[in-house]
Amino acid sequence: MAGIQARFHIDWPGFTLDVDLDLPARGVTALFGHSGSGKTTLLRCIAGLERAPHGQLRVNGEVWQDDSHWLPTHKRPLGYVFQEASLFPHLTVLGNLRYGLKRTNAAARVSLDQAIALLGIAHLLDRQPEHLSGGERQRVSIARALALSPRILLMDEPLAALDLQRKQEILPYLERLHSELDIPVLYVSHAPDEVARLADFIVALEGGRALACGPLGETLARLDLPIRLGEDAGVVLDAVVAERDATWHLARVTFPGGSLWVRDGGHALGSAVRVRILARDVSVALHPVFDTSILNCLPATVDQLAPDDHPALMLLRLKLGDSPLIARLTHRSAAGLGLAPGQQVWVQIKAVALIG
Ligand SMILES: Nc1ncnc2c1ncn2[C@@H]1O[C@H](COP(=O)(O)OP(=O)(O)OP(=O)(O)O)[C@@H](O)[C@H]1O
Repeated sequence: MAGIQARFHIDWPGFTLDVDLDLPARGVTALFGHSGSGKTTLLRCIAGLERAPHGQLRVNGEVWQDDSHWLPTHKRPLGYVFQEASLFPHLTVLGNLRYGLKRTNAAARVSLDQAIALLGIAHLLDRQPEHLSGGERQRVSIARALALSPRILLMDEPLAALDLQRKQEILPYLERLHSELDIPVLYVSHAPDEVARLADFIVALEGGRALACGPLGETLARLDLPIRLGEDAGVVLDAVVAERDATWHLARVTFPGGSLWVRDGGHALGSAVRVRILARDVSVALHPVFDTSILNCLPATVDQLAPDDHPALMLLRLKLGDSPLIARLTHRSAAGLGLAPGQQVWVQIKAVALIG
């Protein structure tokens, strides 16, 4: 069976991990949740650094753990990238990349050269780690993990130790991981913007349990998650750049069910991009409103209503054609408009972030 099947139960005083997950065979799966929700513990179970009694782990059909098997960490073909890059200071970048290569098999899936190209570090090979920026060091760490031809790449908040500028520098390289690697990447993060940008699949953890597990777009559009995401509640849509308006520095992106004007990010026509629309930036009207400063006004259908975490507020899921959208409204507004499932409305979208 392809993909990762992971079932773990650990009881510690004050914390229980209890998960039964079926994760995709490729692409980036974000393990997302607040501090203490169990993200690192789950990653450590997969790496074999934590032993959950009666746990089960299969990676692309291979048993790494069940009642009769236990593959020790050093025998698990995995790459592990930590918050802080831990390079050997006495070796050059190339020396660091080559370290440990002898234990990989000949059928290397990601060769050293590919890893160097993917992370854009060819010009750094002769440098010592102390002469690299934090972002460069982390790119070398990721390349080193990939050079070992892992069957799975585990990344534990690889950007957490970097400042904003370094994060921006490394994100484009991480984006490539979900399009260019054919192994699964498990990516621990508690930053919703990082998850929106990098993940294909998401596991939302809370108190050691998986609150939600599914493809990014549809999982973020569930109404039981936003209540926990607070200000970060919103959807991510996969779109294509259809038109560029040089006069106003705008681009029109299309997605199943409509199109939106966004700030031109310099993408070529036809490029695949992601757009993120936060629930707080969506408002609803019964009629189209075009004499406003808001550029994007689209027809939509009310799908579902749900309470929010403040008694004044509610969440509304809408459909823009086949694509979901979430709006955060007051109960008073919703009652005033008489909103109900199936109703045709117009949505105004105050801000759209182009994230890919
Ligand atoms: N060896 C251990 N023994 C007992 N409790 C532990 C052990 N390791 C971690 N914990 C507890 O398990 C819980 C989950 O920790 P974990 O590090 O997995 O969370 P996390 O979601 O990765 O958090 P963060 O985002 O802060 O890294 C925490 O309450 C932690 O204190």
